[in-house]
Amino acid sequence: MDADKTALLTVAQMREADERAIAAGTPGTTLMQHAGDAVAQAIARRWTPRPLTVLCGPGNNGGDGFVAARLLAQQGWPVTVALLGDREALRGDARFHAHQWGGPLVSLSPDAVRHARLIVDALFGAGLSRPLPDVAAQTLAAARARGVPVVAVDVPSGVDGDTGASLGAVGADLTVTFFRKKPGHLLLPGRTLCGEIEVADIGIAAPALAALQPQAHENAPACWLPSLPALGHGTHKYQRGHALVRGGYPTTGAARLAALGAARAGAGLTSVAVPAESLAIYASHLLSVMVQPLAQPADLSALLEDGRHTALLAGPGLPDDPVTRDAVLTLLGTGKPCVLDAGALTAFRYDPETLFRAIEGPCVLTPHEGEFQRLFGMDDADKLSRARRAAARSGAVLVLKGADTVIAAPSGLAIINANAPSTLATAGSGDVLAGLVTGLLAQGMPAFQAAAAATWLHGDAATQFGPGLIADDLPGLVPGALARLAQHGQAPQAEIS
Ligand SMILES: NC(=O)C1=CN([C@@H]2O[C@H](COP(=O)(O)OP(=O)(O)OC[C@H]3O[C@@H](n4cnc5c(N)ncnc54)[C@H](OP(=O)(O)O)[C@@H]3O)[C@@H](O)[C@H]2O)[C@@H](O)CC1
Ligand SMILES: [K+]
Repeated sequence: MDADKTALLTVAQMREADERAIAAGTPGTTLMQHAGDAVAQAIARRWTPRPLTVLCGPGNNGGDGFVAARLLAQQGWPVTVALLGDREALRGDARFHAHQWGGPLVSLSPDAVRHARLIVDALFGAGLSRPLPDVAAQTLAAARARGVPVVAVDVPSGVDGDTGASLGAVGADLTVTFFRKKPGHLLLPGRTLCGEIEVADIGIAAPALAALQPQAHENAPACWLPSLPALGHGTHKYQRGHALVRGGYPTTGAARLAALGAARAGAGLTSVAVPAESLAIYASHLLSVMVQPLAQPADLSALLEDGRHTALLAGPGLPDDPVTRDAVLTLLGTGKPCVLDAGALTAFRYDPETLFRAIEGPCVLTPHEGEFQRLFGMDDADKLSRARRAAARSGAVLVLKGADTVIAAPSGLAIINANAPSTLATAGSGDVLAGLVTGLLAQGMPAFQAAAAATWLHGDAATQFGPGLIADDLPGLVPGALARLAQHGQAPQAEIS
């Protein structure tokens, strides 16, 4: 997969792609024909002919529905179209294809799905501008309640393609979208509502993508594989970097998990700097990871003067107190790549500007939703916008964690991750993630790519393990995830930028 395939288009960019394709000579009716054909083919590949109701809306989404209805009817499917509004009110390409439909046509109502064994939702796609009309919501609810497969055209009607927010959508089993996914296919609740997602080529030329300059991508190795550190034959451990984790006391497990994550991500050396009284605890459970006792917190500065650390992490297991604040400012003061998580973020909840001012070198912040709110405040914007704004405000790469983790750079470039299984919702899994980012930074990987790669490896490792996962398992699963990267083949020439 090349990085172009990972591009996510906003609804406006998709409209522009459509317009460019039309201007370049492909008529809109042809694009619509291809879209409806893709839906019909996706259905015929999965299900045998059965009574089918296609719910069509008043715009081009409905037009796609009319095409799918016609093509499946030609293949012998018993098809009924249920239309919201009047056929004579349709315009443009949708009007053209609606008039090609010669089969049964009824008004949209819950009755229309009563005998259906499969339902196509072509009510609204990218053009939904306000909550669903009542009759549409009621019919979709009746469709879902039938317990038969529902196939959504472009998006389940009611899902916002840019944000994944739902204006009253019901879930689909399959969503067929066109050219490229939109952020709303990956952000929650949109991702869950879409079910399986198939992306169909409808004849928009791929070079059109470059002109659109997509600013969001779906996380995949193609996004960062070229910058993933590779082991050369003569590699010396110091050439693989030295990760340093500031560990706390009495909570010690989090920093140890993070340190193991950094080591498994490939850091040549990993150290934890810990309060002297906790030395025995750390040392009793770490072998290859070195433990550096700090007689007093201020000794961290002297340790850092050693100069050979190449990436620094603070947060896992640290309290949100002044000592943590000082430690964070000390780490940031080195200008070396830093990762800040958990207590290192919350410690600045009453004074975030001090933190943001101190960020000068490469820096990755890895808040979960609660930590994010404490640092950046309440904001009802969608997750992608919030992560971007926070990255721009702080000057750091943001990893806004969750089942739909968003990685955003201060430039606005963003990656949405979709490979995280729900088993990652377990104590300590975020600590391992912070460690993975640190381990990749330690080897010289740029911050944005390191954050995305770590998030992907974390999700892949957990997926391979399956049920029963605990965070302690994760570091040991990283080598398998790294090995699977080899299956992604030759690295492409250019990653996203
Ligand atoms: N772009 C592409 O490359 C291609 C796009 N294709 C397809 O086109 C779809 C986008 O089509 P679209 O722009 O016509 O929007 P769509 O979702 O059908 O709805 C718009 C209509 O609904 C109306 N309306 C809106 N909200 C409403 C409400 N709550 N209640 C009632 N009415 C409401 C709105 O009216 P208005 O807001 O103007 O009053 C307008 O009449 C896209 O998802 C894909 O399936 C493919 O054919 C191939 C190539
Ligand atoms: K739809």
